[in-house]
Amino acid sequence: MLQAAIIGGTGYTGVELIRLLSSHPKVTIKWLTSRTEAGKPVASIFPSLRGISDLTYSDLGEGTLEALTSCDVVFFATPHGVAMQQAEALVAAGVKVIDLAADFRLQSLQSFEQWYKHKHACPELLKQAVYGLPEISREAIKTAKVIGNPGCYPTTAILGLKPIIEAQNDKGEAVIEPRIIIDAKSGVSGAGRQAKLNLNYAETTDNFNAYGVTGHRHLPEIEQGVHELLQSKYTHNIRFVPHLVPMIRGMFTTIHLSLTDAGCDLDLQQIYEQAYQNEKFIDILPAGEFPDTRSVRASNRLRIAVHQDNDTKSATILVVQDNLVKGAAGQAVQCMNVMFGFDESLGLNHVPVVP
Ligand SMILES: NC(=O)C1=CN([C@@H]2O[C@H](COP(=O)(O)OP(=O)(O)OC[C@H]3O[C@@H](n4cnc5c(N)ncnc54)[C@H](OP(=O)(O)O)[C@@H]3O)[C@@H](O)[C@H]2O)C=CC1
Ligand SMILES: CC(=O)N[C@@H](CCC(=O)OP(=O)(O)O)C(=O)O
Repeated sequence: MLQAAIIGGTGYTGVELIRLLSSHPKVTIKWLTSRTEAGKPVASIFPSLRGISDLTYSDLGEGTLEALTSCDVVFFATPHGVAMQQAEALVAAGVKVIDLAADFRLQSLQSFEQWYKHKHACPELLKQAVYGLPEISREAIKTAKVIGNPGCYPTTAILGLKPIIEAQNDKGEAVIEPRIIIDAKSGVSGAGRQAKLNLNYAETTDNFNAYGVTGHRHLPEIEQGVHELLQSKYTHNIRFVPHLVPMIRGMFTTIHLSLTDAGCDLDLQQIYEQAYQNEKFIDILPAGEFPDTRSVRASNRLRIAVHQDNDTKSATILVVQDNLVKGAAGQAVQCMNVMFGFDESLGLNHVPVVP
C-alpha cells in the first residue's frame, strides 16, 4: 500500500482528500495534519467520516520532515506558500509532492511572485514541477516529482478551450477571433473553510456577486495553459471574470468565443466529442443540451456542452465541475494515480449526488 500524508486535513479540500482516499484500494493515509485540531479524531470534527476513518489529527511540529519522509506521497491542502517550504527536502528524500495550492502552478517565477506576493522558496524545484492536468500533461505527470495541482477556475477554462484550440493548430489558420471571454461562477466552498465576513450565510445566501474583475490570480494560470496549447502560434486576449454564487459546491464556466469563417466551417460538437473520447472524466453532452452543476456534484467528472451558432459566428462552451473534486482533491488523486501507474479512476468512481 502507498503511504500518504495530507497536510491541512481540516480544510475543505483536505477533508475531500480523506473522503476520496478512504475508498482508494492502494493508498493508506499515514499522517493527517492540523495545527488547530491536533490530537482530535477526524470523525469528531467531520461526523460524515465516523466509521470510515479512525485517523487522528497530528501537529507534526519539529518532527514534520521525519514523519513525511516515511511516506510515498504528500498532499498539501494548505494555503499558498506552505508546500514550497518543505517540497525540496521531501523530493530529495524521494517523496512525491502534490500541492493543491499555487506554489508550483505558474512556470514563471516572476509571475508567481507578482500575483501571489510570496518570494518563492525553491525556484529550482519550480522549474521541474509539472502542471497537474492529466488530460493535458499525462506523460509529464507520470515521471513528475512535484505537481502543481491546477486552480479550480483554470481547470474548467483550459479543458473547455483545449479542443477548439487544437483544432485551430491542426487547421493551420485562426478559427477563433483573438478575444476569449471566460465568465465563471463558483460555489462558496471554493473560498475555503476559514471564517470570513463576505462568506457568512447572510452575505452569500440569496446573493450573487462578481469579484476579481480587474485581475484574478487565476488569469495568469489560464493564460499559461492556453498559450501552451496554442504552441505560441497565436496571441489571445483573455478576459476572466469570476463570480460567487449561493451554492456550496460546484462551478459553472461559460466561455464566449467569436468564430472566424474557418471556424464556422468546423463541426465543433464532433471535434469536442473526438478530443475527449478516451477521457474517463470528461463528458461531452449531446448537441443542444445544457450542463448543470448538480450533475457533477461530489464526482470527478467535468461536463461540457458546445453551442455553435454560425449566424452570429459564435461558439459558447459551457463547462461544469465540482470545485472540490475535479477542481481540487479529485484532480490531485487522479494525478497521484498517474504518477504511481495506477488505473486513473481508482478512488474516483463516485456517482454524482442528486439532489
Ligand atoms: N476550495 C477549493 O475549491 C479549492 C481550493 N484550492 C486550494 O487548495 C488549498 C486548500 O484549500 P481549502 O481546503 O479550500 O482551504 P481551507 O482554508 O479550507 O483549509 C486550509 C487547511 O490548511 C491548514 N493550514 C493553514 N495554514 C497552514 C500552515 N501554515 N501550515 C500547515 N497547515 C496550514 C488548515 O489547518 P489548521 O489551521 O487546522 O492547521 C486547513 O486544514 C488552498 O491553497 C486553495 O487555494 C484549489 C482548488 C479549489
Ligand atoms: C469562490 C472563491 O473564492 N474561489 C477562490 C478560488 C479557489 C481556488 O481554486 O483557488 P486557489 O488558486 O486559491 O488554489 C478564489 O477566487 O480565490
